[in-house]
Amino acid sequence: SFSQAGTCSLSAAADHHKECLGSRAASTMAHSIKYLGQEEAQHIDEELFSEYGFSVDQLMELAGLSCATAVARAYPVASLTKARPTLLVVCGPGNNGGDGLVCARHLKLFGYEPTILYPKRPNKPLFQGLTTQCQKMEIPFLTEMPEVDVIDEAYNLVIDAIFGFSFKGSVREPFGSILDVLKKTTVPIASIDIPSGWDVEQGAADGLQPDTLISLTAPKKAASMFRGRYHFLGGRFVPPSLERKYQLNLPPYPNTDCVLQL
Ligand SMILES: NC(=O)C1=CN([C@@H]2O[C@H](COP(=O)(O)OP(=O)(O)OC[C@H]3O[C@@H](n4cnc5c(N)ncnc54)[C@H](OP(=O)(O)O)[C@@H]3O)[C@@H](O)[C@H]2O)[C@@H](O)CC1
Ligand SMILES: [K+]
Repeated sequence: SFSQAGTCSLSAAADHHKECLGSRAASTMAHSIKYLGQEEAQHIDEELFSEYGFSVDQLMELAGLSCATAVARAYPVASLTKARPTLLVVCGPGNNGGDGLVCARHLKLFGYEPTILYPKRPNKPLFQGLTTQCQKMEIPFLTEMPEVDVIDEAYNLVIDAIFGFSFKGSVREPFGSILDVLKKTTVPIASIDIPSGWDVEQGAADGLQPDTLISLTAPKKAASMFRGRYHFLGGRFVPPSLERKYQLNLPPYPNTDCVLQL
């Protein structure tokens, strides 16, 4: 395990990356996991709440914890190059944004220093509660999106929690300008569920190119266009009968892990 203060050498980072690749190759060979269409993803979402009795809060908490765990695995605190383990979490107006708030809270507990940008907030108790939790964790909230060079200088990483599988059409403000800045940053981007701005099934050739994608529940069709270094599966809460019904063919999660690398 890395000491907080220690910085891992390049060779250790290379070993870390090789180790990640190794486990990815192993799990991909074993399974042909299903990539979901947008409607299919929405039906599974609805069924989890209507048939299986889950609440949004529960699944959001498990999803956000998966994302924080995946980020900590791909970008260990000791491997970060800036003076402080800073990262920026950009949250959108829906549940993907909620995942981002949960993820930020867990990353703070894991020793990172998250900052949140949350420009459009639903007027609902769940999101008000998640915001209060982050404030009480002394996680700062920005009032506007920083410029590209500020992001490059101040943060090790950006977490894209803007849009998930309900994204549709052309991006409406303020998220168009926000995505334009993200496309120009040089720091790695980790996208939750879908790279924001991508068509959920077709992807987006001119879109965001994240370094990491954390697919929740099961990958969506857009994920087959993902070309970054790390693709994780998170959201370890699918009941076997639901997995069978939609033939998700999910690879087994190792031990008690809440994420697995695809
Ligand atoms: N199902 C599961 O198992 C779990 C699902 N979870 C998470 O939920 C996510 C899906 O959440 P979701 O349905 O709230 O939609 P999401 O993708 O966050 O965005 C919708 C918002 O964006 C907006 N918007 C849309 N298009 C836009 C545009 N072109 N330009 C601008 N705005 C646009 C739209 O706003 P409106 O159209 O109402 O103005 C709406 O408010 C999923 O990806 C996963 O991360 C986990 O929490 C737990 C497990
Ligand atoms: K996203």
